[in-house]
Amino acid sequence: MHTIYIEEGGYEEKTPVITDIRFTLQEGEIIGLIGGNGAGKSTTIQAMLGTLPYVKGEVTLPTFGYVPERPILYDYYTLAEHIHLLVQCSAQPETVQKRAYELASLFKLDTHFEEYPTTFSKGMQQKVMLILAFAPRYSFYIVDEPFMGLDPQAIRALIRLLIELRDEGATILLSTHALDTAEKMCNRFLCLHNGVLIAQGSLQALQQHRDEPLLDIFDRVIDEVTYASIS
Ligand SMILES: Nc1ncnc2c1ncn2[C@@H]1O[C@H](COP(=O)(O)OP(=O)(O)OP(=O)(O)O)[C@@H](O)[C@H]1O
Repeated sequence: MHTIYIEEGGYEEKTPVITDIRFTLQEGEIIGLIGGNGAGKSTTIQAMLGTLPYVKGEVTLPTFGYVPERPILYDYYTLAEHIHLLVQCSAQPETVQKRAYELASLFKLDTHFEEYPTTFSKGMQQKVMLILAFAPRYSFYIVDEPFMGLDPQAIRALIRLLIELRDEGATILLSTHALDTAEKMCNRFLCLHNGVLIAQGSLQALQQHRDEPLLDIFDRVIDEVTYASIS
């Protein structure tokens, strides 16, 4: 289990955008990080990655796989060369290479190895990031908006992949606006609003016997904190 505590964090010390973010990460679970635009999801992830300019708190994590919100690709490397670079940096090159090629086949990129990912469509570029993040086996993954731009078959393949990794014991932090999908696959949720964690727990715990979908829960907890702050 890992405990994350971000007392405050942001892009400059005098104006923190996230405060008092505290949660645990358990083995074998998918945790949904949800919140509206500007709620602080990416900022929280950056604090965990160690790339946020200002962080006060405690964030210690094991080595992890990371799918960024926007693809990060090399201009002059083909897909095969991107995979080769990953394999070269790996402690288990043969296993990683085999799995990368299996994932390329799963995401239907196996006829594009000699092409340059910077010329790929948005969804294809996202698939490259998924291949590179999931080819090595980690105990922990941070996955930021992974469904964006993917076609329905790829979304289904990714959901199955994440569930399979979770069932093998991995911990996955999944930031997403796809609440219908998150509702079906996440064990717990972290609900962010205005840089604050306004609720967290399993779907059942957050529903409070109301049998609401996740979107309604989210609207309700925002109303509750808004009402509490003005009354
Ligand atoms: N590079 C930056 N410099 C200054 N402020 C930033 C920067 N990036 C984000 N912010 C601010 O931090 C706050 C939280 O933004 P963040 O990107 O974490 O939200 P988000 O929940 O990931 O939103 P979205 O769903 O739109 O991706 C917002 O007020 C945003 O304007």
